[in-house]
Amino acid sequence: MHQWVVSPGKLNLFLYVTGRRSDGYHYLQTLFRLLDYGDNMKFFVTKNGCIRLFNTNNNIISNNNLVIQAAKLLRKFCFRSCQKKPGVDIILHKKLPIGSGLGGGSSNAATTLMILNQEWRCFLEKKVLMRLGLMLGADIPVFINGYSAFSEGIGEKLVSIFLPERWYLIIIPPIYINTTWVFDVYRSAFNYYSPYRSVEKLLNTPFSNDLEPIVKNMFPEIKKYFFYLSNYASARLTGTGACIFFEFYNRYLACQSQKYLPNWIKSIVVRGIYISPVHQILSKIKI
Ligand SMILES: C[C@@](CO)(OP(=O)(O)O)[C@H](O)COP(=O)(O)OP(=O)(O)OC[C@H]1O[C@@H](n2ccc(N)nc2=O)[C@H](O)[C@@H]1O
Ligand SMILES: Nc1ncnc2c1ncn2[C@@H]1O[C@H](COP(=O)(O)OP(=O)(O)O)[C@@H](O)[C@H]1O
Repeated sequence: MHQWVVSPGKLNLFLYVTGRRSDGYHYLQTLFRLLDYGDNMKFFVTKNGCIRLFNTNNNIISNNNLVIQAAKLLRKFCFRSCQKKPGVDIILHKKLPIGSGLGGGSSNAATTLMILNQEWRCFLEKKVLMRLGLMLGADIPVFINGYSAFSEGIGEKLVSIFLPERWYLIIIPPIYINTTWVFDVYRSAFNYYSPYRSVEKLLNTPFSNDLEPIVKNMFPEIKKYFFYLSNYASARLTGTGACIFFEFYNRYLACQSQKYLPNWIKSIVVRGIYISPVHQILSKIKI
């Protein structure tokens, strides 16, 4: 796969925490919207048996990078008993801010599993890849499933949902938020779970994010952003943050609103999509 693949970001259009599993993970009901904006990745299969990551624009290369973990997991699963193991050189050009709630790391891991499943001729079914992905992170299955979706469980129960075309103005505060911290505080300081509701009910209720008040409390800087943005329109946090987004009917309206933002606020305008660009590429390739 010598062409660039877009590893898309996501937004959580709503997110409700409905309980907690015995292993500490929380049950969520969330609406994932995939985005036409993401990181760029390239994959070069090699015969030297090495799994290597080259990062073009920041320093997140390390052995615990989700990209390396995903490649190693797939290889272990498919080539455990083979003497000669395939290798790969992966180039990653990050555009999605890290620890932002846009799901970049999870998306990169999902893209790696999907592309290498094909390039290494593993031919695992999607549901098997999703199970492997879930071993690395709760947000990975939605990217492997490849559609904007309503999700339950910890992220593994997915129902694809076709949503009308919308554009998003995403504000990027310069803050890194660790998902584990947010859930730790949620558990210890906020003894409340949302009631479990049907997807129909949730889609017809004003959307919100249960983690937003926690994140505002933990990060006064985020609270300041919300306070400032309240002059514009109603904004929501995606996932555990730090990004904040507004929804618009078209690109023009999103860009007009972006123009009113002061220079110190970093932002992007992106389109919500139904099918992941990775799936679109894979469906065009004949093996
Ligand atoms: C909550 C979401 C919403 O999309 O937040 P973002 O990270 O995207 O902001 C995600 O499900 C995050 O998914 P992901 O980032 O893959 O999380 P993981 O690596 O699996 O988990 C990191 C940590 O978050 C907590 N965690 C995560 C997901 C979940 N449903 N319950 C949890 O309690 C656990 O403490 C876990 O150890
Ligand atoms: N390829 C990757 N891209 C981004 N983050 C990664 C990657 N691999 C591992 N990580 C780690 O995953 C964590 C979550 O990053 P990210 O997916 O960007 O956040 P979020 O889920 O909030 O959008 C960070 O601690 C980061 O260091």
